[in-house]
Amino acid sequence: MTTAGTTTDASSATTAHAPAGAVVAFERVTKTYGAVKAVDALDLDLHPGETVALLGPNGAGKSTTLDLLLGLKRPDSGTVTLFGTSPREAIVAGRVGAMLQSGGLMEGVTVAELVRLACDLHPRRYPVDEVLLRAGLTGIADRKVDDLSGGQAQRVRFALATAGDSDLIVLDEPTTGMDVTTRRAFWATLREQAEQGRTVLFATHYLEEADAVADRVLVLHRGRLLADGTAAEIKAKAGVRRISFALDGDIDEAALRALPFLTTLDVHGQTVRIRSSDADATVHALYGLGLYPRNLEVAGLGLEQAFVALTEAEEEARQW
Ligand SMILES: Nc1ncnc2c1ncn2[C@@H]1O[C@H](COP(=O)(O)OP(=O)(O)OP(=O)(O)O)[C@@H](O)[C@H]1O
Repeated sequence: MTTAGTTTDASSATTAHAPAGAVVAFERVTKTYGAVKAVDALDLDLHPGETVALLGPNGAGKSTTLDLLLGLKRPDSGTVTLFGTSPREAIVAGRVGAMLQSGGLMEGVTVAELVRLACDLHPRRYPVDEVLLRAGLTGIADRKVDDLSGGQAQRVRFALATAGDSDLIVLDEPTTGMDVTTRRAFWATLREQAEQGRTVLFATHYLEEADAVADRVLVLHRGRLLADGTAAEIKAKAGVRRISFALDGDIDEAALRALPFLTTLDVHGQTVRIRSSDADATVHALYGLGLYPRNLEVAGLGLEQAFVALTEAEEEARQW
């Protein structure tokens, strides 16, 4: 890992950001706003080199978690440390680059001027041209920040977050407002950053991005971690599988509805779609009914469906 403040121009250094020890550590962190527990006794470690997606429905506490991580908010109780120090110390040392959802951009300056300012302020700055190029801003470097589209403004925020050689990059819903092409280019760039050993944490509502980019997914719900694992593990944790098949002749829906472990049933013409919490047992019972399903397919849920299943199950459990 680079040591804070040892390099003033990181452009020529191929930095190995691959050390031991937690990059981020939350210990029993709680943050309340009046009666709302935005973050509830959260324990969380992020490790060097991980690309981590933070998912959760609206109001789950994602932005508050990122604000606490960056020292923009103070916990009511518990501790947040970055690289074993306070968030403030880590940021002053240039170890953290952040792209926030709400951050307004300075008005009246050009893209290049704003990026230059961010580079100048970073203890381990990159050359301005390199930062502009990486963020896809070279062609609009002379444009006033006030005149940018939403997607272009997001790219400027990304440039500000990557103006220096930080070990941790934190992004709050980074691709909001970006079109598909820009979004693809953005993730390709971010992947390069991660491949150099940086730790990346991003909050998103785009579950396909989490699925494609993150090697670890955190599902936050009411300020608590509902799931923490790879996208595949999260899908498996939802525990539900999709079964689809076709049946010839009249379909006895009542008999299908009585199949064990069935959670939903959908019959369209001769096609039957079932969700089951134990697909093996459900399919076994299907044959037990003397039926001969054709084109039988059993599949796991997508991340999006797993996310919905997990958060809905949690809501139902709370209502009991
Ligand atoms: N400054 C504040 N004052 C009062 N309540 C707040 C404040 N900031 C956040 N909250 C509440 O805390 C909870 C968590 O909010 P937060 O913005 O962290 O969620 P989020 O997961 O980022 O949501 P979204 O996906 O909508 O951006 C919500 O119930 C929100 O209304």
